[in-house]
Amino acid sequence: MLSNLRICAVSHQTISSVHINNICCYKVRASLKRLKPHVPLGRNYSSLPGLIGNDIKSLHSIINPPIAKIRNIGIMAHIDAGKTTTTERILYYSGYTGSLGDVDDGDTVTDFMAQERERGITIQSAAVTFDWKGYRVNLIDTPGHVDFTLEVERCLRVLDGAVAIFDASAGVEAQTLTVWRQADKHNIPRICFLNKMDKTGASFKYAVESIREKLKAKPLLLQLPIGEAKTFKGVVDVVTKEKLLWNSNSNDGKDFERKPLLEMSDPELLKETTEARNALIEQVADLDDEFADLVLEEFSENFDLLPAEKLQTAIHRVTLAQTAVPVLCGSALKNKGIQPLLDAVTVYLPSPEERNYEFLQWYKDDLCALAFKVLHDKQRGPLVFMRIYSGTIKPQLAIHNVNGNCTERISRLLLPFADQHVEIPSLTAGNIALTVGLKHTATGDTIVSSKSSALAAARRAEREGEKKHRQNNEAERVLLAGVEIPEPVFFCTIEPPSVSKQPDLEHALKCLQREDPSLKVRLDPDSGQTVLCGMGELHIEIIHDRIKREYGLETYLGPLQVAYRETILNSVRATDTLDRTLGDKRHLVTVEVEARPTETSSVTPVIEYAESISEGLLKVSKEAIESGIHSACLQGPLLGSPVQDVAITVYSLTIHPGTSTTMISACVSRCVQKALKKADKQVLEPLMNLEVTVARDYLSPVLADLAQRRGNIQEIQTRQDNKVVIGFVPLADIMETRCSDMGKTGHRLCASEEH
Ligand SMILES: Nc1nc2c(ncn2[C@@H]2O[C@H](COP(=O)(O)OP(=O)(O)OP(=O)(O)O)[C@@H](O)[C@H]2O)c(=O)[nH]1
Repeated sequence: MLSNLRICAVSHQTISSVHINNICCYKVRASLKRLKPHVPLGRNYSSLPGLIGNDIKSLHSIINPPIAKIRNIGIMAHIDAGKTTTTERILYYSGYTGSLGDVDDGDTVTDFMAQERERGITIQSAAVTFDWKGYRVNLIDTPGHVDFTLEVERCLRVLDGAVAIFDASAGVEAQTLTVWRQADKHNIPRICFLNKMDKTGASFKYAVESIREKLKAKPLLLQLPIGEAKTFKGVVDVVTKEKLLWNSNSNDGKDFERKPLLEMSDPELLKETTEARNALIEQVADLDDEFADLVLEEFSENFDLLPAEKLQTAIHRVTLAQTAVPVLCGSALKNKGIQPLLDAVTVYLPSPEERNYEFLQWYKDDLCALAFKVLHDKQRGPLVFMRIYSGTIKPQLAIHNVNGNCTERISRLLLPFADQHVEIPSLTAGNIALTVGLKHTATGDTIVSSKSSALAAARRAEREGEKKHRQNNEAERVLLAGVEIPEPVFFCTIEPPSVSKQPDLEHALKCLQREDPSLKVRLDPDSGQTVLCGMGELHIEIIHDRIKREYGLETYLGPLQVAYRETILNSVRATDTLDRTLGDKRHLVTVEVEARPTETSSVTPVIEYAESISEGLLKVSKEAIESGIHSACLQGPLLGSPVQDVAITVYSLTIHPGTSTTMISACVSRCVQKALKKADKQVLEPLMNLEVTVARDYLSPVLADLAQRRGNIQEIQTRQDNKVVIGFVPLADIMETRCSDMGKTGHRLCASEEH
């Protein structure tokens, strides 16, 4: 029925009632049976000379290219737009792979996890380093699936530029919007690549329009397609007025011809390109004063005389300022348009020194790096991916972790080449490094050379009036912004095969959590069971599968449940007294609290104290009170779900001398629970943003189905012959759909389905 279903989490929303019994429980293990047999997850290490064979030029150029020649870029898109296929072509043309990998055959370089190869999707982002025409490119292929949004976010944090890939037949899709907003948040200059120009239904015009309308971006058309869908042959370079045609007899697309457009041979195409170039010049002149002056002074009579390099320099500035986005097109699968895309990456996207990172001035030339990804390797222990912002990293270097406030030693330094790693002697600012030996560093940690260097940077930051970094702790001022971790929307219990394996399960979960902060693990206080909380069914399924493959543990998952939350609607006060004698000691506490709803959303309770008690309160008593409040809010009175958007004010507190802090916590917790019980309460449920692409004839049944699922339709768009329904649906009401999606397509949440 549905031709295409796209879902992503947006928020918890208020509902009047919840029928908890109606939750559709999905047995994760059922779909695991479809997996292929175990494929070992091998990771190779090589010292420099043997690894990439003849393609290695010299040790020096591999290790430390000039910073102006470095490009740290990411590839981002909606699921299935062709990120991995494009990355494979990029690696092949840059000479770092000898054959073309194919997602459909499961032999790609960047999707190196067994699950990725089996399922044909990207789960972990992979960092790959290669050279293109004298430039060093560090490229990160990120997942498009909504369950792995955090993986995208933490990679964006360390990029200087990004290539946004679109399916030219679909234009901007649901997850494209999400990743585009994430890139906006991190101020990342972008270029757009309209992929799948060979696909039936591909439309350059439609895709460009959707960038303009849905992303509210100004597209700069640097190329025009020659043909579309079946007739797609190549592209026209609007800047240089050349046509680029790929030889249809060439299997790998390496050979293509670049020829100037001539009046004699291509009068129509030349006319169209001249018009597009003139429009581009006017558009860039509107956005860039320096270029506008140049055009007005020297080329206003005839735009044809404007040299391509001048236009490129201006487009580079506009891209950097993010006032517009260059748009290119091609077909990764048919090997067309990838080399010009690589050229555009080097010409239009910024080098690390062109990005304005304000914290760099505090470090001067001292080491400052951000750990953005942790992987666990059985032999080597944790491998930490780091973006170096300033200074140099070397093996055997002792580094200071600002977040963990600890000092550790890097034992080896590697240059990441997907599942291969090149051992190197040093790496300088602007690069992405892979370090071995760091046992305590986790995703999002700031790394500096020493504690004194962090303090010196903090002092500089303070002197330079960085008010927003003035916090209680000196070291906190120099933390690079970490990654926001979204709240999980699903949970289920996990059990080891036997009680004796519980420590092994705990170890596995600890390692996986260090790699993936969006995975949360907690202990159910009533049953004592371990509970996994994740971003979606696929997320939990992959974790379960990884525990089995990588840690050799066959675990059992309980039914998957939606993570509801609770809140209160009015203010209430409660008092409680705890009076207990243990041995010869009397513990006596009396407390009065008020619970009220907060105006702004807050996952943890906001804690306040009445003036009368805040002054004389000891630090230990304060900690005990806060621990009591937090534990009370973990289990709400309605469903036992965590309570959010609530503020607790402590109005009075009397503590008998000799009362233990545990008793204080217990009394406060009981009192807060009493207040929450007295208040008017409401359950909050996760809402999913939904986009359904459906053939016109099936629109009515789809709308009826969505209405039955308490869906809220916001918009119905027309996309060529299809209708696109955009809206919200409670997660609980689409679990069945998500499961059946997975059943029909093998593994894809957002997969296309036939009617
Ligand atoms: N027709 C056509 N199909 C393509 C093209 N590029 C990729 N595909 C196909 O689209 C599907 C998805 O390609 P991927 O490269 O895995 O897409 P992705 O964006 O990396 O997907 P995720 O990693 O799962 O988000 C595969 O079946 C590819 O063969 C293209 O240029 N044209």
